Amino acid sequence: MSQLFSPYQLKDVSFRNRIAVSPMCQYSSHDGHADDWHLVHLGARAVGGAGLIVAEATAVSPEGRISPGDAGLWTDSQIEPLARINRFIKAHGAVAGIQIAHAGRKASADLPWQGGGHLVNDHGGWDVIAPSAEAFGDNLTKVPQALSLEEIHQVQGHFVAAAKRAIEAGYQLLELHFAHGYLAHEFWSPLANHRTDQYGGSWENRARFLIETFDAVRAVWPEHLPLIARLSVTDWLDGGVTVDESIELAAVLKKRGLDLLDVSHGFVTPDISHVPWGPGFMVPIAEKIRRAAEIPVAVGWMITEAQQAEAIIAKGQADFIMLARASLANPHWPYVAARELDVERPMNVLPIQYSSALRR
Ligand SMILES: NC(=O)C1=CN(Cc2ccccc2)CCC1
Repeated sequence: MSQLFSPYQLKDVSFRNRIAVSPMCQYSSHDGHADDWHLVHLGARAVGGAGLIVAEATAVSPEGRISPGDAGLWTDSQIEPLARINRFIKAHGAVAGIQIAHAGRKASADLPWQGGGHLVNDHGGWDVIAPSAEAFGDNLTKVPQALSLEEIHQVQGHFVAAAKRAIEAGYQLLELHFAHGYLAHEFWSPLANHRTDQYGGSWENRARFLIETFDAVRAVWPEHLPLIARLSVTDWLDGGVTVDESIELAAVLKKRGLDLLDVSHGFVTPDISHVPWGPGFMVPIAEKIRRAAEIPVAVGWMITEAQQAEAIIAKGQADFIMLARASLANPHWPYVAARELDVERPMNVLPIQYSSALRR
């Protein structure tokens, strides 16, 4: 009996399997508004049989976007285009999730297929903000303005407002983006956070923005719906975030109502030379956090094969698989995996329009 295709429940939300489509930036929104691209992109993956579809990093303010093409939930007009997509996702048996984010010093960047470098202000760019006035580096050279205490609280308010709009849009799961060198990770990592006030230095101070933001969102996000976070649990570099301090943070957030930790890594500096790239390289770390913090985890990164994913769930290394590039390559990855894992009537992973034909 496949564990990958076993159902799962978080709070009042039931998932038909352990396959999640990872939030993946499409850089295709219009002033933060979704359009047909997002309906087809996300809808196709719900049709393909995933249990959870997490919509891309969605900015809590215009200046919190990575690029001008990023999705947004900073204004009410952005709600209905997403609600329409969510009605489709739910109608096809998947859970609709969304990741809300602020890009920090990595904001104001060009589209990746245009090079991804910082945009100067009179060419579509804007001033960027961060915990400390230090640039990311590489092609993101803009020096951010260090946030004042008042501005920190304003940004936290934007996360709360976006969470409320996500409820209106019909999302059943909300993910806070605490990873990949964006604003929250910039507070969390000693490699980016050189503040000398209560938001910098010690573990408690570096975790403060994340815990305060989590608490503020938890207070408005419905108790019966899962609230999760994607965290860069290691920076791979001396002086950076360590797995052990991430286990501590996971335990603290669990006590405060975190329902699952989406385990990720890196990207707070341009140096990725120490990343141990390879199939499922994050799985042992996710397992360690799952057991030490006693919290459900999702894990991604170079997970592409059905048997590989099945083993991760069956061995209790993680509770969800986050598919990213594998899902871009094939929206029907769950159907192909069901066949490879000898799931009974695998075509039933797909909607009746397809399964009735495939059954012949
Ligand atoms: N919004 C995010 O969290 C993003 C994460 N990325 C990580 C990544 C780095 C390298 C290769 C693939 C993905 C790419 C850009 C957008």
